[in-house]
Amino acid sequence: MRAGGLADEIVGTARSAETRATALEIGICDRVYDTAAEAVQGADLVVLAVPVGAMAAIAAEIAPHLAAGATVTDVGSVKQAVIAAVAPHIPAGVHFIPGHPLAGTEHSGPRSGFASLFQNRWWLLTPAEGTDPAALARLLSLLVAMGANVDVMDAAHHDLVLAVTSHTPHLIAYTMVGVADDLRRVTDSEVIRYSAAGFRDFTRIAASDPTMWRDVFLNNKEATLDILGRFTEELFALQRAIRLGDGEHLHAYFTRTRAIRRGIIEAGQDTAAADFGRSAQVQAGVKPAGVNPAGVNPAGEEH
Ligand SMILES: NC(=O)c1ccc[n+]([C@@H]2O[C@H](COP(=O)([O-])OP(=O)(O)OC[C@H]3O[C@@H](n4cnc5c(N)ncnc54)[C@H](O)[C@@H]3O)[C@@H](O)[C@H]2O)c1
Ligand SMILES: O=C(O)C(=O)C[C@]1(C(=O)O)C=C[C@@H](O)C=C1
Repeated sequence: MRAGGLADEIVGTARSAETRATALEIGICDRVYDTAAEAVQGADLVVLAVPVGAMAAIAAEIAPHLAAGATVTDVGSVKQAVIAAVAPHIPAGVHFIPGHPLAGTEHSGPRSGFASLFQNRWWLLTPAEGTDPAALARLLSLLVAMGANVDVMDAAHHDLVLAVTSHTPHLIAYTMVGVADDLRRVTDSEVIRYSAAGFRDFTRIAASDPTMWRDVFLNNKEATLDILGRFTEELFALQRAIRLGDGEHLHAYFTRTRAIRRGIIEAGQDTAAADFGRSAQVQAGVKPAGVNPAGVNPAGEEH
């Protein structure tokens, strides 16, 4: 938003004085406040960017201080639980439009943001029926101006799609790295020394924020358990094929999955969410000038 000149003023808050000072120092906020209650006063748009499990408390804190006509959105990775936590606190005359950018890294904190983070990435919105169309259009055009492709969908559908494309894969990465760590004790660090690219990718994902991901799994329980159940069934089928020497089964399975990967690349997608049907889609048409002036990642971190 800063790089595209999309907001007159950006005001922030965070729990620690260090985070607030960093936000000012690197110029992502014009002003910072010690509390969320102070930060939201007079704001046209309020973006809740805390772990899913912290959304309810923040919503309760800011509710009495929201300006009439303001829009509240969030970036939580789960939507039904966030709606249940936040919506009851939103006063009449304030628009609540839940959202989820499908963009991020394993890094946390203000230095991990970078201006091109949302460019050509999906940003899903899950507004309730009856949401003010003008408020929805306003938020949507802001996200498009930030370079995102916006899609509007039902919250339950979102949670199922993300259980497939993001939540269960993270759980599998966490597990695989845990297994390798157990093994490392036996093999005296060979697993780390000889880790190939596939395992390194798992370790990047498994380095993601523990609080964020604890909250994702606790708040998207049903969909994650559903997909995890299907995953273990398929895993057992592959395990059986290996035990029986059923090369045909393995080859057919890997051929099918290779076609899925190629399909994603041909469609130019970074995420597979779009394959699950959508009720509305707006391709990013506006590319704000001057985006990402400092390079892809000002923190110079791997992402
Ligand atoms: N990192 C990603 O890849 C990614 C992508 C899309 C959406 N999200 C979602 O965005 C949200 C924020 O994640 P992030 O990656 O920006 O994390 P972050 O760690 O960079 O920022 C989270 C902020 O919330 C604060 N916070 C944590 N617990 C709190 C509490 N109990 N009360 C008040 N503040 C609290 C932290 O101090 C921090 O300032 C999460 O809901 C996450 O699910 C993350
Ligand atoms: O690349 C990564 O580090 C991510 O995992 C980002 C990722 C994802 O699964 O795609 C993680 C969680 C979000 O809610 C959205 C994006």
